[in-house]
Amino acid sequence: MARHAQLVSLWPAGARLCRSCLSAQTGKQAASQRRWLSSKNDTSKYLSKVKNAEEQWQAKAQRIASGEEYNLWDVFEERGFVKDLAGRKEDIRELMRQKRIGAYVGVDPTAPSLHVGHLVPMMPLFWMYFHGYHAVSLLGGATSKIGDPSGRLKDRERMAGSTAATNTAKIHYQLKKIWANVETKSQKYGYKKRWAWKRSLVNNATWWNSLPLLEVLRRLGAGIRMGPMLSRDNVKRKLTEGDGMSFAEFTYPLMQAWDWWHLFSTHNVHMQIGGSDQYGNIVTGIESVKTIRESEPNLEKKMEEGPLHDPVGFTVPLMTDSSGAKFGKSAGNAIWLDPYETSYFDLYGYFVRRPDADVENLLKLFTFLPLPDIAKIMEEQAADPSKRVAQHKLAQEVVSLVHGDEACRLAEEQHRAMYTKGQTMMPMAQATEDDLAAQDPASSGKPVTLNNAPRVDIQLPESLILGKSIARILHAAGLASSVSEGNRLATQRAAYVGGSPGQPANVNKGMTPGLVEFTPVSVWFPEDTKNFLIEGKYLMLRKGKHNLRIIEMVSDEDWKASGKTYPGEPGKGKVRMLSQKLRALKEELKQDGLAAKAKDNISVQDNADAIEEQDEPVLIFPDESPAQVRNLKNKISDLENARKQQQAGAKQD
Ligand SMILES: Nc1ncnc2c1ncn2[C@@H]1O[C@H](COP(=O)(O)OP(=O)(O)OP(=O)(O)O)[C@@H](O)[C@H]1O
Ligand SMILES: N[C@@H](Cc1ccc(O)cc1)C(=O)O
Repeated sequence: MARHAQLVSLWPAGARLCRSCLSAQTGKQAASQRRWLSSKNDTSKYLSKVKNAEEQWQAKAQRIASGEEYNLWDVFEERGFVKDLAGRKEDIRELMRQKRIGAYVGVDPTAPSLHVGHLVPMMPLFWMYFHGYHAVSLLGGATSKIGDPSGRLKDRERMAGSTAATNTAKIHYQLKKIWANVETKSQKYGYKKRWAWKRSLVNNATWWNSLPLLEVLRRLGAGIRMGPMLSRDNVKRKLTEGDGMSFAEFTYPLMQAWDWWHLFSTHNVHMQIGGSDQYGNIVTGIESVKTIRESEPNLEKKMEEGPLHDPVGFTVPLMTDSSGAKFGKSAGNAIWLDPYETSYFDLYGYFVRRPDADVENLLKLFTFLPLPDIAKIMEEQAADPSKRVAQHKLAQEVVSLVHGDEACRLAEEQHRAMYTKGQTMMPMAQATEDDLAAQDPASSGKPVTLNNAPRVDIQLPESLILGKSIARILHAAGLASSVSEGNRLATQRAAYVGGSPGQPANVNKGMTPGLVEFTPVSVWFPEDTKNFLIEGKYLMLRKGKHNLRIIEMVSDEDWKASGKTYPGEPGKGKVRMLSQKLRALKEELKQDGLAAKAKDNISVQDNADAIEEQDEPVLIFPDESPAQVRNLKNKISDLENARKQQQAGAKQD
């Protein structure tokens, strides 16, 4: 009855409708009513989930207080994650016990890849996720434009906008991939996923691009004193021993602090974690968050203060190389997490080579293995160090965390093959090519996932990017199996291009600085593709969630000189290449007196050439026909076999 009354009250006063309109109208009203009821239902379901999660948290806090359960902070200490504290230990323990806080680690995309050093502050973040806290990884799309001067005496080189954009996109996908593997690890180690588990990947350009300077100066700048800022060790050293400091660099810690404030005030992020070089920035962050909080002019919006409400942080030990230098981009000694920079095999090998004295600590830092399991592994290791049981376990855990289980299996297999007695040594480069090829979804027919996604950064020639249809570019970039498939993707808006969302191609304004944004590709004129180029040079295309290409446009001369080919390249189709090979073979065999055999193949070759003729004007590419390629390959192998037999016969004679 109440529902009926509500429906009636929605009628426009005095409306007169015919019978069919009336029933259609009643249907619409009923649908909107159902939507309203279901959204109300969803809201109450959501609220009851929140309430449940809070009750579970409080029950857990009780169990920690009574000693039935551990406090995650103690795990951090036991595993060696805690270098320096920004806050009192007891306050941090209590905060972690009582509140489902958020924690964050920031990375500036000043290189195209993450490296092994980045995993050190991220591991506690992963642990926090498994234990129900909100884990946030932050990409510094905005901060990377300024560059953190911490621990440096020399200025960083200015990064071009296009480099910032491509680095951001690459690291964004790396972080997504690692987070997906963290999910797998959580299951493996028995952390049962709960509704309240939360992880986020944010980019500080989202707020910095629209943050008024006045707001920062008024709320933060006014409360920060120059004296303490100038007396910070980093600043003093760079001013006196280094090459001076720009105003932008000087304000870097305040930018990082504002990030924290943003996350603190909007997502309850009370904790920041970083490498030990971040200690100064974290301490400045804590003071700044408090300053901004105090400057809130609206009394109703004022946030609470006190040990359970204040920001806290800690730093992790820096991972160094054998000379004691921090592993990182700047020192040029990084072990990269991009498999095209450091192959699965090399990443695996790096951890297998760790000295016996370090391996226990590394197992604690880089794996989720429980401490008793690590102790057992160390016993086995001590019994026969030559087997490097601990190092292999470490390598397996890291490679599977970074690249997934399949990559780990491949790396391990190659490693064992290489070092097992009697096996021939596999060259490094070969191992890299092979393990990536084995994972390639295009050749294996598997769906593209974050772990097997093909190489992100590729090059393509200018004449293609600026002169051909987007369908052809999608095909050339390996995102469409043919040009017609590329056309289908464009017409159905099923592929994406990096650029301002929702803009028509001819007025696209390009990427928002520091952000990874995609908009659906549509069928535009070839001359419109240039509007999507980042700094006139890079084109970002994506199909599905994980299949990304960052295409560097190179001149046609450079392309030619590189000797590379792309799918659908005129005159470079597989059929043409195979036909040429077949023709050459036949010539050779004719001379060798095997003309009859060669003659059998003529029809295939002619047919191939006929199709190849159509290469440019129509949208069918010769190498779209796998049957034809197969056929040609069979013919070639027949002829090659015939030649081998002939050569063998000649030898016997
Ligand atoms: N070798 C390392 N050991 C531990 N933590 C590290 C290491 N390298 C980087 N980190 C931490 O990872 C986070 C992100 O670092 P970021 O990428 O911004 O700089 P970086 O790799 O230190 O680069 P650069 O060498 O250019 O300063 C920071 O908290 C940093 O302290
Ligand atoms: N300053 C950090 C990266 C970072 C950037 C922004 C943040 O909010 C936090 C951390 C570093 O260079 O290592």
